[in-house]
Amino acid sequence: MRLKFTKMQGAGNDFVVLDATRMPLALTPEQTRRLGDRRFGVGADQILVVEPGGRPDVDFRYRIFNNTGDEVEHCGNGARCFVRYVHEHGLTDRRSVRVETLNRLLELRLQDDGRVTVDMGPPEFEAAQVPFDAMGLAPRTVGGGVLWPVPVDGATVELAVVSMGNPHAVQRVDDVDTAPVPTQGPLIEQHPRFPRQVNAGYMQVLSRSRIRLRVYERGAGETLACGTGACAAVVAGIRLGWLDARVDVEARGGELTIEWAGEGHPVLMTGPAETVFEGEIEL
Ligand SMILES: N[C@@H](CCC[C@H](N)C(=O)O)C(=O)O
Repeated sequence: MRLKFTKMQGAGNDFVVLDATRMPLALTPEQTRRLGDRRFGVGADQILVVEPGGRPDVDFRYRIFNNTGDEVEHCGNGARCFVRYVHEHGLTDRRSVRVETLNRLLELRLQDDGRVTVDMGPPEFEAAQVPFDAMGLAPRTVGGGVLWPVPVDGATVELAVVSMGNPHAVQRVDDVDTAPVPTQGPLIEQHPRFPRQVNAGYMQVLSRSRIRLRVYERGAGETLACGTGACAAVVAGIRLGWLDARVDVEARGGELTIEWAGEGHPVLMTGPAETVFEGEIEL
């Protein structure tokens, strides 16, 4: 099968985007892995598939696969690339689109400056919703949030657990540059307390409105930015009393702005999205 694709990136988190609006596309996990492979394929953190909306109140359906081949619920940087893609490919001329993912409805808006704002929906903090097995652990209450003491590799790491539709475990560190992201990240990602695995975030608080963040992503390893990870870190920091309602997040590949008005409100994420190149691959 010969497949046309678009390579995109949002703050350095990179994607292969495929159009399945005209013809259904059923990729095997092996084909998905090949597209994501940086040596034997195109190379990407995630593969995004654009499909027609399955109901009258949504414009499109958008499916997300980690480069390991597994389908996942949500991808913030991908959502921004998605809206730019549907515009650039003439699939819509609306600047605001409604999109259905595996478990959420998202509203995306292309701004005049070319950045994209995504209504990411509300965060969830209930352990069972993340999902996180909190059995037998005594959480520490800080501000209006909690930190869970989780044993990792002989040490205890205090984690804020958050679902943005996908699972996140965020810890505060003094300096992201020296944080043990490549060594401890995979241990948290695969920790038995997270039955569906987890994205492991490392947040350095620079001020009440600015953080630095690295994320070891579930099913992709450390990426240059993680949109849902940025949302999870900021809402955790707001609940724990460390951050204000609007925060700029410095990731290694770019900057995102996250806003959250508190419990019951959706998280808004604004950031860049760009096409890198178009191509075709024989799968
Ligand atoms: N890069 C993404 C998140 C992609 C999915 C994640 N790895 C997961 O498995 O949940 C983002 O920008 O949010």
